[in-house]
Amino acid sequence: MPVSSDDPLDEVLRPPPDETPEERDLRLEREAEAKRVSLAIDANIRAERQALRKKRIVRLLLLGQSESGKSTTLRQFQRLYTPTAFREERILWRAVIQLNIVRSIRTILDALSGPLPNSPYSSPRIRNRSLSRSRAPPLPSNYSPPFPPQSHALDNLDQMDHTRRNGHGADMQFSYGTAPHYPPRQPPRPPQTHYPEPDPDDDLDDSDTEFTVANTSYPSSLPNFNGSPRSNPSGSSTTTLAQSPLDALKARLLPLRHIEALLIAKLVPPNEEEATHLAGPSHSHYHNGNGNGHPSPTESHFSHHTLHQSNNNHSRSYGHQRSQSYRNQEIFVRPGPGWKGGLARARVNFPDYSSDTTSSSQSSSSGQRPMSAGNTGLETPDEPQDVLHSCKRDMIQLWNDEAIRDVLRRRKIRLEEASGFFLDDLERVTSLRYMPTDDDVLKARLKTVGVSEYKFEMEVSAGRDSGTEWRIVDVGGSRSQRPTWAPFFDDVDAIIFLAPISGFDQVLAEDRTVNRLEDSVLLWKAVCSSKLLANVDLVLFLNKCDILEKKLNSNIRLAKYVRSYGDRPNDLDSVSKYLRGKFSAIHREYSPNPRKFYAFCTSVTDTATTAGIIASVRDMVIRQHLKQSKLL
Ligand SMILES: Nc1nc2c(ncn2[C@@H]2O[C@H](COP(=O)(O)OP(=O)(O)OP(=O)(O)O)[C@@H](O)[C@H]2O)c(=O)[nH]1
Ligand SMILES: [Mg+2]
Repeated sequence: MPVSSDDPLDEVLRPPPDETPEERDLRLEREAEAKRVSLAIDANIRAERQALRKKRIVRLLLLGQSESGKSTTLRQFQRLYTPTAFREERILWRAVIQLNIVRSIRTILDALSGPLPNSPYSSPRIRNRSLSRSRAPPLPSNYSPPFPPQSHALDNLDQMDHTRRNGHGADMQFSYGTAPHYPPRQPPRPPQTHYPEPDPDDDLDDSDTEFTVANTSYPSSLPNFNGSPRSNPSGSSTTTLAQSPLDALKARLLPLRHIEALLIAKLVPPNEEEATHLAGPSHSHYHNGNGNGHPSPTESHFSHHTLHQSNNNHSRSYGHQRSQSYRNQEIFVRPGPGWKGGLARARVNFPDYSSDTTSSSQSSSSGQRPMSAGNTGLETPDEPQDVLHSCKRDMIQLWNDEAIRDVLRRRKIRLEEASGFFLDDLERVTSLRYMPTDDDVLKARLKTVGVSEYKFEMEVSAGRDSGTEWRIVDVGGSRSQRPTWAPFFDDVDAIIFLAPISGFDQVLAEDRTVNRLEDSVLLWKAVCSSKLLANVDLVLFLNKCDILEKKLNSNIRLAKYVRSYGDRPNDLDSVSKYLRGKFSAIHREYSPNPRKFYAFCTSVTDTATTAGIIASVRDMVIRQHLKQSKLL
């Protein structure tokens, strides 16, 4: 008698009433098999759940001002713990390095087109004559007006009352108005990273005029350029200028403008156009449509996907148009694999440059011939590299010319210390078969905008670390980016805070009234006192110690910028100890709860020293993570 049930499934599953004994045996056999499969699936699910429970997820957050070295530190982690992926991606960095080179050359050329601050030729009379068709002289890349006694480093971090404490605890006193390396006080200017403001007259056609102006502005500063005197028999400042070696060189370097446009089109997809019009400090970097100008955590987290889907098929004329808007901006991408994805999809086989005799020993640090090149597929196989290769001699000549170096010195432009500096490696990096080395990738500069989380498992077995998933959050460090940090403070095991202490004599690119070191100090105070981060361990990298050492050795004195340093010795050891003490004191004074704190003096571009430091950080983070998990 059938058992009645409310479950309609019973009806379906009930054996047929006229089932024969054979059919019954078959059915029972099938049911037994189904049960066996089901049990196996259950066992698998249980095993997977257990494995997931065992898997550690460690979250590390990289914080610090722009150009402090956050993305470089992330690249060091990738180089050390996912070396295969890191190596495979090296070729993709070539476009970034090409752009870094082109922009360094442009910085030099721009520096030549205007009167020097202390030049006898910059008197009003001569300036009027020689600059009649020129723009205002560009500011050097490290132009720093005197610092006002306030800072804006604390914007929007955890809504804390930072100013209440400002000036206490660390008791570092910064000097204002006495910066000996910079031009006299000027009103704050719009953000300007490395290049002068765009000039509406600026196009390829007037470039010769610019150089004519440069020549007349520096009749004595470039006397031996290219081995030829720059004066002319008639004494006229303009008649023979079109023939001058500098003009000729500039003309030969014009193709660099074209490849700058190509590279921008390659690196920054069209859908970033709106987001990268950074004309003013209040202009949003985002186009998120939520009306507040900032990305929601989800949007910023996944922002790289937009880039990933970018279409690199830009026409050249479009590239040129776009380059005008980027001309005076630092080029950036959102973090994540997006821009790399765009380049990687367009990889082509490397052409056989058998005629290139310069590159065989330099093509790669691993000595291997590169397999592919980042390429949009529109130009001939890597047109930018072809152009750089053909301009190599001229770029080397420009960079090595003593008179031009003198102009850069007088303008206080220290390209060697700037981000993305490759001019000392032109012979190697302009080779047709150039493959970026690990060091090159670490030295390349590409500004980060947005926040992204990089997940990886250590490829290199690191003992007890195997099975750990690392999640490293890299953020954009410029002031407009800082409001996007807070949503990523949750669930963090440790923070690496980077303070580039070499910046004691520099100002922020985004606000030239703020000293870089002071900004780092105030940001550090904000991070230390954040209630959201009260239980997160802090690792401090006092970074760019290599640049700091060079500065101190060239007699740039910390005490001129940090009055409280007094008459202590102006050497790396004393300066780094002093600053480390100050940062530690801030940590002690401002942390809401006691916690672990580690400080390192670092040069994160240096692979040898950084490897050990990162291994210590890894061990420390894992230890803490284990301790926390046991407590929970
Ligand atoms: N010489 C030297 N250069 C460094 C050091 N650390 C970083 N750099 C360089 O400084 C530049 C800026 O570093 P990034 O890692 O891009 O800086 P960031 O903090 O990510 O900057 P944003 O993305 O703007 O927030 C890069 O060209 C790096 O190669 C260092 O210790 N020494
Ligand atoms: Mg970055």
